[in-house]
Amino acid sequence: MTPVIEFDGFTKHYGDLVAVEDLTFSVRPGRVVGLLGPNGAGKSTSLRGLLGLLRPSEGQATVFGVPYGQLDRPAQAVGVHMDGLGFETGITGRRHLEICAVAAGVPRSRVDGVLAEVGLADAARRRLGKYSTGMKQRLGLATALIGDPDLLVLDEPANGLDPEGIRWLRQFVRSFAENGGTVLLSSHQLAELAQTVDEVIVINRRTLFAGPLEALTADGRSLEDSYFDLVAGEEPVRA
Ligand SMILES: Nc1ncnc2c1ncn2[C@@H]1O[C@H](COP(=O)(O)OP(=O)(O)OP(=O)(O)O)[C@@H](O)[C@H]1O
Repeated sequence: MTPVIEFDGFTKHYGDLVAVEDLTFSVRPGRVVGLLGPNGAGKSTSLRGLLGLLRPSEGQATVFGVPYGQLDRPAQAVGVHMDGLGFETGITGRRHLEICAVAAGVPRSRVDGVLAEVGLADAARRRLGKYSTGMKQRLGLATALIGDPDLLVLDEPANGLDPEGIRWLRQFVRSFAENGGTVLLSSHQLAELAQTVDEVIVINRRTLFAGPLEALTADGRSLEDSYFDLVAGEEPVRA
């Protein structure tokens, strides 16, 4: 079976800085996978490489067996929510999603569905400049969902969410996977992640661990304890 995501020797240099080195792991359908690592470990670089936003120096990253740029209908295969993609603050949430629907090649009627899915139906007519951080996170998720994708790639989706929002996000992600979808998400919130993911990838420029959550939480250990053991003594790598 073709993995939903495959990193194979993925390496990215920025000048003499090795941001990511020989990243190798794959993700099967229906799994929720957490991508963890300290600041500067290369999580965003890896996700950007997966989404064709940067070219690897060596190796490759594929989605559904091909580089992202070769997907026939990318928005209907992969939904993306990353910090820094930005919103136009002068338009309403509904307008933003209508524009995304057109760009994704899906009917505008999908907009009401995703607004309801992320709990923003009541805020649909508000301008994005008035949205709270949590509402922007929900809108980012709605944007990712507009094409009804099979894979969600979410960079720090819980940032800025209140406890109710975090619980909602966890339930949303779990139910997305129970319905056959696959989720790759990065996060620094280890306790929350331990309640959400099936598998964990820990990186610090290179892969420190890739496997089931249970392997890191056996014998009553917390994900946090195992994470700190993995990253302890890790040094920045220079080319
Ligand atoms: N465009 C770039 N040019 C040069 N160096 C970069 C560039 N983007 C990232 N880097 C460097 O690559 C390394 C990995 O950065 P990256 O943003 O991928 O890490 P991260 O794990 O996402 O970090 P954080 O948890 O802080 O978001 C860092 O040393 C960063 O300074």
